[in-house]
Amino acid sequence: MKFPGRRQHKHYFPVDNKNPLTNQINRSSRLLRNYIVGIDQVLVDIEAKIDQAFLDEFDLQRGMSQVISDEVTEKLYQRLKDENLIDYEFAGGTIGNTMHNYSVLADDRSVLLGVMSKNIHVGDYAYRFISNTSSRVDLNYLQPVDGPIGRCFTLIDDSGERTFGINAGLINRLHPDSIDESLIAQASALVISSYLMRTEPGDTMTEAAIKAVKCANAAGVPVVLTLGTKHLIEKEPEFWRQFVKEHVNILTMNEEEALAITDYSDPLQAADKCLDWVDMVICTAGAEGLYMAGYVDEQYKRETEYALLPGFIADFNQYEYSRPMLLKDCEQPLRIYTHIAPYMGGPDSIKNTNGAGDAALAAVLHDLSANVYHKRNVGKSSKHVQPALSYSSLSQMSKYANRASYEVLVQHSPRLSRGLPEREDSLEQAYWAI
Ligand SMILES: Nc1ncnc2c1ncn2[C@@H]1O[C@H](COP(=O)(O)OP(=O)(O)OP(=O)(O)O)[C@@H](O)[C@H]1O
Ligand SMILES: Nc1nc2c(ncn2[C@@H]2O[C@H](CO)[C@@H](O)[C@H]2O)c(=O)[nH]1
Repeated sequence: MKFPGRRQHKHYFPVDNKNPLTNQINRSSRLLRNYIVGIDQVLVDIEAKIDQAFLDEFDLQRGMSQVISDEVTEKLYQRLKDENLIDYEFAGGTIGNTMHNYSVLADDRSVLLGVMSKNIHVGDYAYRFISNTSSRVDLNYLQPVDGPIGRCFTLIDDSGERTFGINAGLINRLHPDSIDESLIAQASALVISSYLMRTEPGDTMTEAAIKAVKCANAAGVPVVLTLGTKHLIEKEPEFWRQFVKEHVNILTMNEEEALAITDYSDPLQAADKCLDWVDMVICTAGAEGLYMAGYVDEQYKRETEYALLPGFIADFNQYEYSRPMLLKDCEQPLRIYTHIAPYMGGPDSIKNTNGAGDAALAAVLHDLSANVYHKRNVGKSSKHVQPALSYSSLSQMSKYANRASYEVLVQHSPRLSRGLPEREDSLEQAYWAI
């Protein structure tokens, strides 16, 4: 496991330190490893540049993810082919991307649950998915199916906004029997998306996801939900509020999804509202950057060294240097918030925003998982007197998340091809402090 966020820290792995008496590395103890699990609809993104007229022609709503029939798929695919509009075909899926990016950032294991075609041929979509996924993502638990995985037409307009058309194939046939309960119970987090509930009669994905969630809840494994697309939430906001309240610890969304679930358009106010239901919130807000919110016990709160920020909650970032905790672990819970503007003011030119939110979540998961890793291996560290959810402060995690998003904005694929640099040439060392 690499160190998360700020990439130099003398305390992270004292287990690797040389013994001062012998000047040798203590090799007697093996490091205990940990992993995270994600469930997804296994999809390949087919990316093309289009305009509004194209979206209108196929009755697609800009910025949304929508399921399309086989008939529309054939017509759409033919049009893209005939006009030579396809730029890339690359592994996708919101949780698939998150697991891949987590594994690249952490240089460590994640497990992806979903379906995979039984018969794979060189060059087909299943082949492409596997070959575009980090070898650190464990695909051994995928359930074989007799047919194709899904295709996600990722249609990018001039502003970089993406619209998704999903041709489902057999992506929703993951069966509850394929959910290994002990795999979930020993994970550092279970990551799911609201897309898993968008199924047709006969599909078993929702049931499988619910089984995994209940298992994680019972084992005290944090459940992380990403809201996916505002459409889904708008249809049944009350269902989602209840679901989140009952089953979810960490909620991640963009400002539109935040509006759909809370009725608040201000991302800070929405994040605050979500704290009524969950332990921690990540709300990305495009060019406005990123907000995070959580809880800390009074005795562990830490004051920021940055200027206090105005907003729906006055001085809302006052305790952003605190490490967030589960609400149940706080004797005197205090709500903490942070905001960060896009890294370096955002890139000069955005290739496309597809997956920027997934990358932010991957960075936060890295920090959470690093905390578990550190606790398992250096349990007596003063770091763990506080039963925190993450290794770093809310403020530090938001910087890291933002940095990871930036990397996705300046490339075409939603998946990182390499980890982040150890040192940022462009930044003062102080940027990463705390
Ligand atoms: N136009 C922009 N300018 C600068 N930074 C941006 C812009 N759009 C996105 N970002 C950065 O990317 C992060 C995530 O963006 P966004 O809110 O678009 O995620 P998202 O809608 O969840 O993405 P996706 O669902 O495709 O993963 C933001 O917090 C910000 O750091
Ligand atoms: N699992 C899943 N991923 C989706 C869906 N629609 C879009 N995405 C993915 O979202 C990613 C960007 O967040 C893209 O790479 C898409 O593959 C969907 O319905 N289900």
